[in-house]
Amino acid sequence: MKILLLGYGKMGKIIEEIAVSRGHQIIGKINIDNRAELEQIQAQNVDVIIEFSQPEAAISNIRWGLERGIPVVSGTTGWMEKKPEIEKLTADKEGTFFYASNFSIGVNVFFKVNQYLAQLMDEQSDYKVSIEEIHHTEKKDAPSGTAITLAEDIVKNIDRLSQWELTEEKPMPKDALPITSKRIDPAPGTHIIRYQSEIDDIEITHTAHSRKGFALGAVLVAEWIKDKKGLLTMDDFLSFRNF
Ligand SMILES: NC(=O)C1=CN([C@@H]2O[C@H](COP(=O)(O)OP(=O)(O)OC[C@H]3O[C@@H](n4cnc5c(N)ncnc54)[C@H](O)[C@@H]3O)[C@@H](O)[C@H]2O)C=CC1
Ligand SMILES: O=C(O)C1=N[C@H](C(=O)O)C[C@H](O)C1
Repeated sequence: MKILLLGYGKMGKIIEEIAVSRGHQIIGKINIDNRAELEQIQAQNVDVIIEFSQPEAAISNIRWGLERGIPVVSGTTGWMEKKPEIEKLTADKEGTFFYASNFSIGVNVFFKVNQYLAQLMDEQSDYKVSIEEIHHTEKKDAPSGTAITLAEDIVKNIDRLSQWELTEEKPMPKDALPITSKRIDPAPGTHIIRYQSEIDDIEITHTAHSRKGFALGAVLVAEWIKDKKGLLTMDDFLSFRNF
């Protein structure tokens, strides 16, 4: 497969390594300082774009691919308020767009455990729920995209909560799920869900030991998505049963 990398930072480099080891060809590595090279890329020479850049760049990168009929796999976080624009463009162009806040298989299993635990805890109002995420200090967005996915699933399943809020020493509304973001090197990504009561605590944690799981997930999705159309997610890719 011929892959164009939009964003060639920490993730782009590991994706390249894994893609090449699986027999794929990288036909371009685009960063903020060599974006002009995109002009030389012929759309017919690209099977799929893998996009891991930064929040301000994601929209124009994804647009570039969809407007040329190239399937786009994106993992960039921190731009979700603009996602409807990309969903519309995908529909208008009858294109292919795959987004995941986290491509690791382990985290996607963790998402399911989180949903199930939240359903069980809906009626247990003595427990206070909170999320903590820990990432390296170069991370640009907070909370992490993964923490937002976890929080949205908790809020959806627990009636006493109706929103999530970053804990920044401000008073927390009663119906808000607090998220604490910590930036500590070299943490590739840790997410902790806590239910705490006077009697006991329940805690579930996912700890990434490296970026390999995120990068491998993105390459596997790129292989899978090649002949598919529309808006696709990790649930489509993993075919999880509904709990
Ligand atoms: N969904 C997932 O599983 C994962 C998502 N991420 C997300 O992926 C993104 C990238 O993460 P890292 O590689 O760690 O960041 P990084 O900072 O190491 O790399 C980002 C790269 O994007 C490039 N870039 C900036 N503007 C650009 C533009 N207009 N066009 C093309 N490239 C541009 C920069 O030059 C930089 O090299 C972040 O949003 C991060 O949160 C990271 C890991 C896993
Ligand atoms: O920026 C990162 O590094 C990561 N970003 C993603 C996120 O925001 O959830 C996924 C992973 O946790 C690593």
